Amino acid sequence: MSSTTRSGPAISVAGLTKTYRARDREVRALDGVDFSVEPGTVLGLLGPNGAGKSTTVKILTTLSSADSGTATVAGYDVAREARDVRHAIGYVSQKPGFDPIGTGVENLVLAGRVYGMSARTARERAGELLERFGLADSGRRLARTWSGGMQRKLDVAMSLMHRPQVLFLDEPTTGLDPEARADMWAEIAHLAADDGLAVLLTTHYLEEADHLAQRLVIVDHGRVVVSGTPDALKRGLSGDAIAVELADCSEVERASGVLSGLARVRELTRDLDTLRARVDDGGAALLEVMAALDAADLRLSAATVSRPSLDDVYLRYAGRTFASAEAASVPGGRAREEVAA
Ligand SMILES: Nc1ncnc2c1ncn2[C@@H]1O[C@H](COP(=O)(O)OP(=O)(O)OP(=O)(O)O)[C@@H](O)[C@H]1O
Repeated sequence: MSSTTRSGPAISVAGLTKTYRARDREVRALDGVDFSVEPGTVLGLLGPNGAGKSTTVKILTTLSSADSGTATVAGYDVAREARDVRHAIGYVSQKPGFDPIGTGVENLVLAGRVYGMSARTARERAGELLERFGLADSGRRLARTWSGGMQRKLDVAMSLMHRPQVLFLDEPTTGLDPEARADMWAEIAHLAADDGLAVLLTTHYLEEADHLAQRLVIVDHGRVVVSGTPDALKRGLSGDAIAVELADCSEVERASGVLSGLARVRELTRDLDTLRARVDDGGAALLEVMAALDAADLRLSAATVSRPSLDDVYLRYAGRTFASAEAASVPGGRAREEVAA
């Protein structure tokens, strides 16, 4: 059922741009995006709301077209060979794709028939996938009676009916409880490692990207701000991260002045009532920081020291924490603030 395999990366993207034009305004959704995904690996496309993730996925799944740049999926050009691309990919969108008043089997068979499978082959494949995802006992029940985690697995199973080589998962675990999320993580890892699929995963969850992706591409404002393996990105940040939260938000400016005078404090940034910095020997540095703030009569409500996390990577390259980027992108969200060291 799957299309012929062409050699090279499963996904290759170079210089993609896209501007949405409404009557009164223009939005530059993609501003020159480049990355590639190898077969058998998961690539995490990470960024806050409005960063350009869905636009990238829409172009790669042939649902939209780029203004400029090139992209191939499974070796096929998304603009010139859209039909071949569609047969080579599975796509699970943010919104549920199954019919709630169909059974699991009916949903799967219909998905297979859409891809031109015979009724018999589709039924066989549906049975295989229900087994594979641990859904066989519920296959004859209406999908609306399934749990959220089971419904999400049904969406993924439907996207796999025609044995695609490349799978696009747009925020696959949003809204799932922790147990269903862990279960879905195991399935996604299995699809890449054991079945050899290339998986492009968009996510808002840093820990999801850290857990699943062999490579990360962090986008913000339509540009790639950094890419690499999660470990390499974290290793690239030397030293520990310290964060101090002030009891009195109006004292942040003064506290920032105190900390920027300390020799071992680097890359000082301010995010609402919290000051963050990179330091060598985090434990000793935190004591020094707390002593300096105490001497200036500045009170803290919390203080932490930690090894670099993906949030620190994000802060370094996007200039703000992931949480504040998310908050800034929703109406009424709290805007970011920064202080240079
Ligand atoms: N059809 C459209 N018309 C106009 N602007 C759009 C359209 N689709 C997206 N945009 C804008 O393009 C930018 C990128 O949007 P996109 O949906 O790609 O981001 P995203 O990273 O997927 O965000 P989310 O996580 O919220 O899905 C945003 O500013 C968005 O408002």
